[in-house]
Amino acid sequence: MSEPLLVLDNITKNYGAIHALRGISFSIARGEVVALLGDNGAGKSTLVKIIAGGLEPTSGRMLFEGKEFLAKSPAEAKAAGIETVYQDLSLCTNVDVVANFFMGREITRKVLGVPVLDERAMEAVVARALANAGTRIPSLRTKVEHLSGGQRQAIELNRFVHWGGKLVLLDEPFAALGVEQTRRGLDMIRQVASQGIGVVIITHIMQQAFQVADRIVVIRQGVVAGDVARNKTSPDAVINMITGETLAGAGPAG
Ligand SMILES: Nc1ncnc2c1ncn2[C@@H]1O[C@H](COP(=O)(O)OP(=O)(O)OP(=O)(O)O)[C@@H](O)[C@H]1O
Repeated sequence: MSEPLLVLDNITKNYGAIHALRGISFSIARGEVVALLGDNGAGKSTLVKIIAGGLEPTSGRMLFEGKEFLAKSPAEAKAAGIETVYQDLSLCTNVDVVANFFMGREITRKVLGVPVLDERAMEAVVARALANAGTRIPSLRTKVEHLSGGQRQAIELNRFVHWGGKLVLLDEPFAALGVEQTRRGLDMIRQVASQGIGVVIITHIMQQAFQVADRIVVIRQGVVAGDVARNKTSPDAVINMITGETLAGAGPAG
């Protein structure tokens, strides 16, 4: 088996006297979708923030592509290929799709020795990226504020893939989306994973976890209460892991 993309090794996090994470260990393979489930306050967001450089763990190690790595900031995580797509989206709504796609990485050309934005070249890159992913946006010159939540999410994911992202973290990505947009979002996650990218998705909706994930990891009171292949478990068994009810064969695995 190839080396995991990410290994979490005994990660703990205390907020003062609160032990939010009490020794979390599991790994994520390239191209794998892991659904992170757990009750309110179980520690899911804390863990995702630590992975993405937004929070320092109290103790523990992380290996990314085989090397010890703990990002000190979201920018450092992003530079390494780890990025979070949050519920409140990180796009700039007052500029268009192309500008958002390139934000800080614009293509320029020289006119009389002066660098100017090469809008046509950038538009072509975005058009190709979106077409490859099967994402349809009415116009690449539309300001993001006029796009739906689903379209915005699609742009963010496309952008992440285009710039060489390796591990994407999604915290309740469909909370504000309708049924059809959610279905497209789930398809897109599978498509992203099929390119070898690791995906961690936090969701409270069991059906979504079973639709999209290869593996389900349950966090309960800061520990891993279950780590199972999606096709080797059932929603009932996972609910038992979340709540702490015992069920034959539903203990931690892997
Ligand atoms: N900044 C903070 N300061 C103090 N305690 C915190 C802080 N953030 C989270 N906690 C506590 O840490 C524990 C884990 O919280 P976390 O937000 O990670 O859980 P969660 O599983 O993401 O919950 P939810 O599903 O409700 O978002 C909870 O007891 C929470 O109250």
